[in-house]
Order: sequence, then C-alpha cells, then structure tokens
Amino acid sequence: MTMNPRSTLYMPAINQRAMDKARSLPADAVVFDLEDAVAPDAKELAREQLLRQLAAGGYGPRKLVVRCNALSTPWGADDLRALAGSAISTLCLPKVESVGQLQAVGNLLRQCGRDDMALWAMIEAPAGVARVESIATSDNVTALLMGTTDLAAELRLPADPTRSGLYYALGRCVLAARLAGIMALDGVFLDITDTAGLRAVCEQGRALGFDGKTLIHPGQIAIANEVFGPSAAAVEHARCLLEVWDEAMASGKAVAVLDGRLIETMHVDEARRVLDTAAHIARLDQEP
Ligand SMILES: CC(C)(COP(=O)(O)OP(=O)(O)OC[C@H]1O[C@@H](n2cnc3c(N)ncnc32)[C@H](O)[C@@H]1OP(=O)(O)O)[C@@H](O)C(=O)NCCC(=O)NCCSC(=O)C[C@H](O)C(=O)O
Ligand SMILES: [Mg+2]
Repeated sequence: MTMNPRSTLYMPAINQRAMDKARSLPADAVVFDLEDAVAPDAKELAREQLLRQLAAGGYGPRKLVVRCNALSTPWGADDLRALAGSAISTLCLPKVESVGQLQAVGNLLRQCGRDDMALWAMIEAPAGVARVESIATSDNVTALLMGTTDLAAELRLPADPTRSGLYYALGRCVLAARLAGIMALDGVFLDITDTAGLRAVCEQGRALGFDGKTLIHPGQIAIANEVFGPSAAAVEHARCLLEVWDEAMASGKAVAVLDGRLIETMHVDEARRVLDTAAHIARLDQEP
C-alpha cells in the first residue's frame, strides 16, 4: 500500500479473536502488539501465536506491522530474530529515544539477513521528542508514531481533552516527519465509548498535520477514515482544479485561476495527491 494509513489499529498479539477479526475490519493498517498489551508471562506465547497468524495471512490490502519489545527488555532481541524470518516488512519500535537504539535494531536485523525492514519509530518519551529530527532521518525509518499515553505520563500532564500540554511535542514531531519526508501518525484515544471525543481529537490531529490516527478498537476506525480521508467536496475540488489547470496549460497559458483564486503548482500536486488517495480508497472499499 502506498497511501498513508488513515486508520492504524493496534491489537494485542495474544488476542487471537482480535487478530482474526482484523482480517475483515476497514483499517488501513494493523499493528500486532507484542509490547505493552502483552503481559510479561505471555510474551513468548504471543510471539508464537503471531508468527502463525502472519503465516496464515488473509489480511488483503491492509498494511501489517508488528510492535516489538524494546531491545533493552528480555524479549526484544528474540522478537527481532523471529520477525526477521517472517514476511513482515515493517516493525514498530516503542519508546525510541535515540538514533543509537535504531542502529542497534538495524544491526541485529542485518545479522539475520534483513536490511529491508522499514521501521516505525514511536515517540513517547521526552528524549524522543528532543531528538526527533535525527530519529526521523535515521536509516529505514518511514513513520513517526506518537505514543501520547506514555508521553503525557512522562511529562506529568493533567488529564485534558484539549491535549494542550502535548501541542509542542505533536507539532515538533509533524515538522520532523515533514522535513524527513516520512509519515506522522497521531496517538491513541483511550475512551472507546466516546465517539464525539474521538472525532474532536482526530480533527485536531488532522489540523496539526498528522496523516492518520492510531486506534485501539474497531469502533474507532470509521471516524478516523472519515476525518483523515479526503471529503467528497475535496475530491470534487481537486478534479475541477486539475481540469482548469490542464486546459490552461494546453492553451499555452502560464497561469490558471479557479473560483477567482490563482492556482499554483503546489495546489496541482496536492490535487493529484487527493485524487490518488481517493482512487486508492475506492480500491480498498472493493476488497474484502
Ligand atoms: C480495549 C479492549 C480491551 C476492549 O476489548 P473488548 O472488551 O473485547 O471490546 P469489545 O467487546 O467492544 O470488542 C468487540 C469485538 O471487537 C474485537 N476487538 C476489540 N478490540 C479489537 C482490536 N483492537 N482489534 C481487533 N479486534 C478487536 C473483539 O475481539 C470483539 O470481537 P467479536 O467478539 O468477534 O465481535 C480492546 O479493544 C483492546 O485490547 N484494544 C487494543 C489495546 C492495545 O493494543 N493496546 C496497545 C496499543 S496502544 C498503546 O500502547 C499506547 C501507546 O504506546 C502510548 O503510549 O500512547
Ligand atoms: Mg506507549
């Protein structure tokens, strides 16, 4: 999948029912979690179960990602060795605080014959925020994921639905992702019953520049897909803009105007991106 995922659903790799259900859920990406959603005494079992699940497949066009335990834990190295031998092409690394951590992961994967593994780096500690620009440009990193639950705790932020205490970190991570040309995915919303709250926080994330939202429950997928996907009006506008632009270029004009506004090349690029995304979503909708 080349499109940035609007919705990325985490599930505990110990939860067989959830992993099975994900084959039919409309999430653009799925993260099988071996880290915080799996208790220490269930880590090995979860890893074995996950490897069987990956081998069985059946996830269609969904992007598959595994969140491993950190290398500093007793399970991290075994997770990496096991996944290096699987068909998975992207690993999510929790609590990334330095380029050194990423290099250690890259070295171990290379020893296992994998130098092609894409890495999604989770920013969820103050040190990760402070070094996010170098993390974002580190080898094989293709996305930054906000770990807003851990980060809010580390920053000792009071509970606040507006997330005002996180603005600096969220904005800095989006900026770092844009500078590096990689994706930025916003953190999870923990109240699975509060759909209005989820929508508000998705809209806030989109306004801050995030490409999509990470999620914890199937009931959250539709809202993220809607907020982070192009609206029907945006698709229509993109179509009109490209029509007007193509006509102007074909008749030898150097400028084009739509609804009284000058069109510039970055608007054309954005319109093409919107139409590509809409076409990709239409293809996803047709698949099971
Ligand atoms: C939060 C949950 C524990 C709730 O689970 P449950 O009580 O089973 O919910 P429901 O009964 O409403 O479930 C209905 C059906 O949906 C399936 N289900 C539930 N959650 C998922 C899921 N995440 N993916 C796929 N399928 C799911 C149930 O199995 C039911 O199926 P069925 O019976 O067949 O109809 C649970 O949602 C959950 O565990 N969520 C994920 C938690 C997780 O992965 N956490 C770790 C990642 S988030 C994080 O770590 C934060 C980050 O690091 C940070 O610091 O911010
Ligand atoms: Mg976390």
